[in-house]
Amino acid sequence: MPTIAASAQRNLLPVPNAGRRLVKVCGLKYPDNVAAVAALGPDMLGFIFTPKSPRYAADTLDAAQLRGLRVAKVGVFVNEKPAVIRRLALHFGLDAVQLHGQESAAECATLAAAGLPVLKAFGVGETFDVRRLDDYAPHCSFFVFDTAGPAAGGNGFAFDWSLLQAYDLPTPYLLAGGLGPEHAAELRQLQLPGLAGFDFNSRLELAPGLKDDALVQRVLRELRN
Ligand SMILES: O=C(O)c1ccccc1NCC(=O)[C@H](O)[C@H](O)COP(=O)(O)O
Repeated sequence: MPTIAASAQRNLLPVPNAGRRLVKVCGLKYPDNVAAVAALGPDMLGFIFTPKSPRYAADTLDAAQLRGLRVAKVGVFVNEKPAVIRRLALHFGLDAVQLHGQESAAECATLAAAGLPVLKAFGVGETFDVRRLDDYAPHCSFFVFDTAGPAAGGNGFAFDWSLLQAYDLPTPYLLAGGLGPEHAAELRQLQLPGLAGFDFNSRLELAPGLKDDALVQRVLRELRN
């Protein structure tokens, strides 16, 4: 069986590019839909591995298909055991993991040192304390700033993005939380310190875990043209 470090040698996780915002489409669970969305050329696809989510994908995804995809594959976990994360990362050929619970900076460091790049997600409510992130920054490839809400993720509504004007760390981040096609024009113009791209999920769906490929295509076209 390959080690995580060996599989990371061909890691597809994109590097931030000041001239082009990255797009992650998160929460896919059906192989046909994965193929259709991957063909549209997003920078990252996200797969949810927390059983409480309606987008839980471990039982429906095709591991051989995922391992063959030329797009960065991000597994999303919530307070999961490191051994389970490593096993699923190898099985599905994940390029990175997104930790979407209360994981510590030490847990991020351990996974990153094992060859699994980490995206650490934080829920943003009415305030944003950037100093809370200081210990995480050296160990994370990206942060994900998502709207704090009743569910761990996929809540479908936005937070006040201007809170991120206070961001002053070197780690790039993806903006998440209720982003949809109606935001594309605004997102295209959005200037925030550290902003590397956008994470789309429930606002591009026909049903939980099933993306509307026409909406994905529209968002990609409007953000990139
Ligand atoms: O999408 C889920 O069901 C989910 C459940 C538990 C943890 C994380 C989850 N999603 C992770 C994401 O990165 C979403 O894209 C992010 O929460 C934004 O979702 P949305 O508000 O629906 O745009």
